[in-house]
Amino acid sequence: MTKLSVNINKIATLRNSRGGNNPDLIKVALDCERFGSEGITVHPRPDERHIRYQDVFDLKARIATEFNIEGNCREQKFVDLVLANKPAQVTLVPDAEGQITSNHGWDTIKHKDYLKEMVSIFKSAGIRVSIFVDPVVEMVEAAAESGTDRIELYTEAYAHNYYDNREKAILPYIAAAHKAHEVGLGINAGHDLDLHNLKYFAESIPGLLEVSIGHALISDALYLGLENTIQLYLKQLKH
Ligand SMILES: CC(=O)[C@@H](O)[C@H](O)COP(=O)(O)O
Ligand SMILES: NCC(=O)COP(=O)(O)O
Repeated sequence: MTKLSVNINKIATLRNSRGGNNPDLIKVALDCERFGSEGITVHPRPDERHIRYQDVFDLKARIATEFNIEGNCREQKFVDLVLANKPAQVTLVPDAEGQITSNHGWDTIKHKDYLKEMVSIFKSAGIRVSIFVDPVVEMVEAAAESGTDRIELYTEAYAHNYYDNREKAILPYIAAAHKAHEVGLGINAGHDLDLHNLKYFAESIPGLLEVSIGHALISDALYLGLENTIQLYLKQLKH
């Protein structure tokens, strides 16, 4: 069964827009868990425009489900933050400076030695590691050589092409998933997954362990309510 990890970056964006503590990020995380979320994801960025470094400590102290911290391990501050908090999982994302959001996976061939070193640092601290990759068989194959436990398939292209031709859009993800199984990697996925495209993705990718979803889920919650929305997303993952 695929686990749903709710990404709460957007809750922090809303909170920060007024400088106070409304909405309360910790309360929302605990409510997400109460409403059925099987994990909480955050993606602290160096400018702390949404998740602040202190939020990570506060969340770690309170949440009970799997904590997934995503981010750029080239930032020493990020590495220190993850090691100090020891989440269930760290997801390594190759963010460039000033990016609005994540827009590409790692080149695991070019950065193989570097990733090997980073994976070893996090795994030695008892943290499961996932590497964010595009759905490219060669990238999955090289990711395995870094010693990572999992990959997170970057699903923006799938989401973008879903309405045009979903059978075609899913093909690179199926190939990447088969390669991941062959080389012994667990599979996560995320970015732009939503209530429309999630079910077909989850049904098509064998052994999908986790999806992390933020932007669409929080947007849906404005209309449908957080509890109802989380239940609807969970329903898409049951097949
Ligand atoms: C790695 C990934 O796809 C998500 O973590 C995404 O980058 C969310 O980050 P933002 O909320 O800053 O867009
Ligand atoms: N890893 C993907 C994630 O956490 C959320 O991405 P999005 O749903 O905000 O696009």
